[in-house]
Amino acid sequence: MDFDSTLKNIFVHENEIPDEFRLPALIHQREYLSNGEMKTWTGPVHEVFSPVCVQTDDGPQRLLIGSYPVCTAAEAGESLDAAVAAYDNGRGEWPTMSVAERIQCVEKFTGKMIEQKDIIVKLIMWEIGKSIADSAKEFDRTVEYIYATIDSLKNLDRDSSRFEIVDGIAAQVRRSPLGVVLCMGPFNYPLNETFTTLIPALIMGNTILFKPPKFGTLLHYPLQEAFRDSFPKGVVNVIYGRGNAIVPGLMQSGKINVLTLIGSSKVANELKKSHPKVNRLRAVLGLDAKNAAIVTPNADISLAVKEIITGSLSFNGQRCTALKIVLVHRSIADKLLAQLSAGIAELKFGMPWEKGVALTPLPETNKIDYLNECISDALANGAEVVNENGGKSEGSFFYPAVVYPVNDKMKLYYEEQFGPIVPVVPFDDLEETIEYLIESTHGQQVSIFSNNADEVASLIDPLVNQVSRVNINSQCQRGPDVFPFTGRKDSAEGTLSVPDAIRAFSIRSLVAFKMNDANKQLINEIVHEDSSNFLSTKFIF
Ligand SMILES: O=C[C@H](O)COP(=O)(O)O
Repeated sequence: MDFDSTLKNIFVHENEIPDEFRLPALIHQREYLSNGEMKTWTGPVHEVFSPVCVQTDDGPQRLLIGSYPVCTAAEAGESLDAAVAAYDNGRGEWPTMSVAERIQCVEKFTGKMIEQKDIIVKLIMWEIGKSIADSAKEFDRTVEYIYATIDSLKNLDRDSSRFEIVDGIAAQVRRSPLGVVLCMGPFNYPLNETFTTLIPALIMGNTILFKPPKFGTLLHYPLQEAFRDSFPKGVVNVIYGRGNAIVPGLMQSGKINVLTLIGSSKVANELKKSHPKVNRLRAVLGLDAKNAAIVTPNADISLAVKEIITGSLSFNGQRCTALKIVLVHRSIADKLLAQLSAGIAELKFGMPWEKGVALTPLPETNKIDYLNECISDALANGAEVVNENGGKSEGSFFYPAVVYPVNDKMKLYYEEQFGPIVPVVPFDDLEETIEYLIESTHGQQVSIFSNNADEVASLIDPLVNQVSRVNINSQCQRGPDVFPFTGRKDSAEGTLSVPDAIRAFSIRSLVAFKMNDANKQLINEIVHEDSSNFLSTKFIF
């Protein structure tokens, strides 16, 4: 069968979906968690269609998998008030609870979450088209992240809760919560990236208003009861609806203390500006990125190609850490392009439940139009699609395109395509690559491919001052999750990683006793005899 007919037949008929990967039923979700109660929604709903299309007489059609409430600003406001009341200006049960007790609640929640693994993994696959293997990995990584956060907090707290006497002051450093956190994750890691902010925010004693992403919403439904049953009333509230209809009002209320969003810098800036006391708002943001691969003549080209293919096309390029542009020395461009094209031709494409599948359908309904627009713009400015079949599409599926030579007149030079296009730019002098990074509005990561130590060394220092991670002879990536994950310029605000997220959602505050006679007596009563710790305080394990 030729490629075009393979592409035409990429989608299956509904009765051909293997039973083990089907959802048990359509997920018509009507409840949202607010103030410790599951409230039933009777208003309008949003129908959720999978990026997986099924063959019909009218061609491939996205499969309906469920629906969720389109709550309004009123319900969102009530849920926000529940989070505000649960925080109670820092006097609430949750923000004053000991860290050890909070950890127990999070462990209880995680146990309940693990019981729901099967349905959550399937929903990740059906809602965003991520392969079943990667959906399971996302789930497992999230659970590991939660346990790593707990461990990290125990260590951090043991250190920071020590009772120290300096210059006649006996002091204990605490990590105190910040207030109400509005938490919004992205569609590409709807579980993992949401929880890498929500869990640290929660465990540090903040209260949460959580709005799931536009795609990857239903998978949070099975977790609502776990939230309700694991945390005091109002500590976690989950609201569903259209972000642009409900979120601006939440920000304008001035009741949000921390905005955490993994998404676009445009949306983040607008939301921040709409907060009446923006100087009091903390923002923890993971935003746009345009990570570049720099391939020099001293690179191992086969290794570079392998890394560039997974780096730019894993989950169809829909990762904030994806390589989104390749800068290659002109002398090796042809070789790189040939190997890239050959490597892409080896990638298996198909349905997300298929074993070994690398390329799957795209969830965003307007994405293929945008990708085509990027390609047309590049062609109009003198580039070509150099790989066979690059840019062909069917229904919600888009076959990766390698575009060359890309230049600064093209969208693909600047814009984060967030999809399966690999723009390749030739350069003559390494200095041009540094210039690219300096001029970019993005500053997340870069990958250098070279085996020449002097060359690599000469790039590291200027580049690490432009981006927040320089990868040598490997693709860009977030993990391991203990490493700091952030970005410069428009790419991020605040740092996420297991230990950094704990810091991001708390403030270091001090309890200080001047060592006068009155306090010496007081301290004797507070401090445990056989320890240097304030055992009577709630921060001790
Ligand atoms: O989309 C951004 C993710 O945090 C990327 O994580 P990853 O590099 O592990 O795929």
